[in-house]
Amino acid sequence: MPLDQKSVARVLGVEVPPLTGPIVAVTHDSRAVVPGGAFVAINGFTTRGADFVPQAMERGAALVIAEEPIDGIPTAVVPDDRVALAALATELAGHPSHDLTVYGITGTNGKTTSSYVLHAILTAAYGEATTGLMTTAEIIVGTHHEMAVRTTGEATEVQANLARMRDAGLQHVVLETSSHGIHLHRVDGTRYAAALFTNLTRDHLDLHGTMEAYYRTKRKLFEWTDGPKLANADDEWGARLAQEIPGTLTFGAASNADYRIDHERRDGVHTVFELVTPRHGRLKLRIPLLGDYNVHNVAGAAGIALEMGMSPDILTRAVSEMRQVPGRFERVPAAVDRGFEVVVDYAHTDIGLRAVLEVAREVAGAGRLLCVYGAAGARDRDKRPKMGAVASELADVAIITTDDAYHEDPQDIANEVMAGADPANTTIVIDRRDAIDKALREARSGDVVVVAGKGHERVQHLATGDVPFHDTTVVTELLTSR
Ligand SMILES: CC(=O)N[C@H]1[C@@H](OP(=O)(O)OP(=O)(O)OC[C@H]2O[C@@H](n3ccc(=O)[nH]c3=O)[C@H](O)[C@@H]2O)O[C@H](CO)[C@@H](O)[C@@H]1O[C@H](C)C(=O)N[C@@H](C)C(=O)N[C@H](CCC(=O)O)C(=O)O
Ligand SMILES: Nc1ncnc2c1ncn2[C@@H]1O[C@H](COP(=O)(O)OP(=O)(O)OP(=O)(O)O)[C@@H](O)[C@H]1O
Repeated sequence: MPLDQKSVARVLGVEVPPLTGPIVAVTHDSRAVVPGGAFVAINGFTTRGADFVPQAMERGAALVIAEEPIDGIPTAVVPDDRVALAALATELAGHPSHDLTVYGITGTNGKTTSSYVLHAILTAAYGEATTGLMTTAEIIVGTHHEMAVRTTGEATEVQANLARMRDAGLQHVVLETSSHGIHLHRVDGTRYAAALFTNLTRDHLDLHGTMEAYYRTKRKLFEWTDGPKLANADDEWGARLAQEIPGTLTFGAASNADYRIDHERRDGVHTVFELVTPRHGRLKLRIPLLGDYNVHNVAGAAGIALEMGMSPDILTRAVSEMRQVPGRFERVPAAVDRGFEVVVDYAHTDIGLRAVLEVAREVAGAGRLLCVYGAAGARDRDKRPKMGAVASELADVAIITTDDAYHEDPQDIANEVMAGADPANTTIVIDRRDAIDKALREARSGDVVVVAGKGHERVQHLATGDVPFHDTTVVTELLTSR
């Protein structure tokens, strides 16, 4: 809904210069300005939005919003540019979250998987047409699926997607909520009906500085949520969250967990476990996912679903029938005929890598475990040698390759990973396709090859530019071209 000067001033809480007409849209990107729209000039990590004001004006910006006055341009001066962006985006979209039931999922690892599990339960309970999902892998609006660009988009994208979902008649939306999303005000203005915390391990310290600050950022989701809140009792930060935020329940294997995981065992390519619940007794769940971490992901999502009133029978059926999560322990069908397994997985931290390799080790049984992996550039560097150590410890053959290097030299990143690895079982092959090819050539019947790091992603970000790359496709091409 377009906003006049008075409304914009009310939303921003500051004085707004006279406008020639109502504000019809808002963006932080000068390239996306529309005539009659507002441009928020954000002081970024790499550039200053103020530098792009001329471009925004050329494209017809009716109002500039910034933290400092801009020479010669009537500007609404705000205390925080990203807060202003979110406030205006939410108002223009008509506060869509108020017409939806939004389920927020946060944590270092397991957000996407837990989001898919909860989405599967919601779909079984309320129908595909009324449920939506926003994750790292995909945005799902009812029956329509599209690739996602980031976990939690800018506030303008979050609000536009929520509005799109509301207008399409959706009622239930799972919103994967990253710490970047919270810290950079991308989810300000979103009302959450329920919240889930999976775990907290070292990551993104380049943004947050300390684990304490990282934790406090995630905690905000729980501070905002009035409805059911569930945290992982087996994670020290999850246990702390449950103590600090009144009304928070817990899930996990811990004896005091409200939703307790019991009698977990692997059954072929399924996992079977019991969820001891506060009001529905013991639920026997059989899930097409492997690994203790996935039992946690399912237990958390199931706990939230039950707290929100969904039926245990529908839940039990939904999790047993759920489809494969893109790029999470995704088995490549082309490998099966060759007698070995190739698993594509999004693990890109030492914790994630350990989790996936432990499961793969179990699946390999007497076979060998081969792992192709790398660390991303422009991100928390401390995890690089840790990833090297984990891969050497758990895999028989480890090949370090390029992940998204961004502006960094892939060889430098690989050397930092190698610093923690054991050279006896580790080699470096910089080209990702060549590295995967090497692993596939070495694989013998009964082996498991894990290609870790990029999961569902379809592009590799390199200093020389973005190149199309999808691990599952590359593995399939290499195997079928033999
Ligand atoms: C660290 C981080 O989050 N950076 C985000 C931040 O970038 P920045 O502050 O450096 O922006 P900038 O490039 O300096 O530009 C400043 C401003 O100028 C504007 N600009 C720029 C160029 C131009 O021609 N015109 C123009 O107006 C930009 O739109 C921006 O508003 O603001 C940008 C604009 O909003 C975001 O695109 C960018 O996300 C980048 C792409 C990113 O990679 N973010 C990742 C780390 C991220 O957010 N990840 C989390 C998930 C992490 C996880 O859980 O694993 C996520 O939620 O996806
Ligand atoms: N609960 C968990 N605990 C530890 N590791 C996990 C857990 N769930 C998944 N993983 C590992 O982390 C990888 C990423 O999983 P998933 O995409 O579900 O997490 P995420 O939090 O969404 O990550 P991202 O925000 O980077 O997308 C998986 O491929 C798996 O290796």
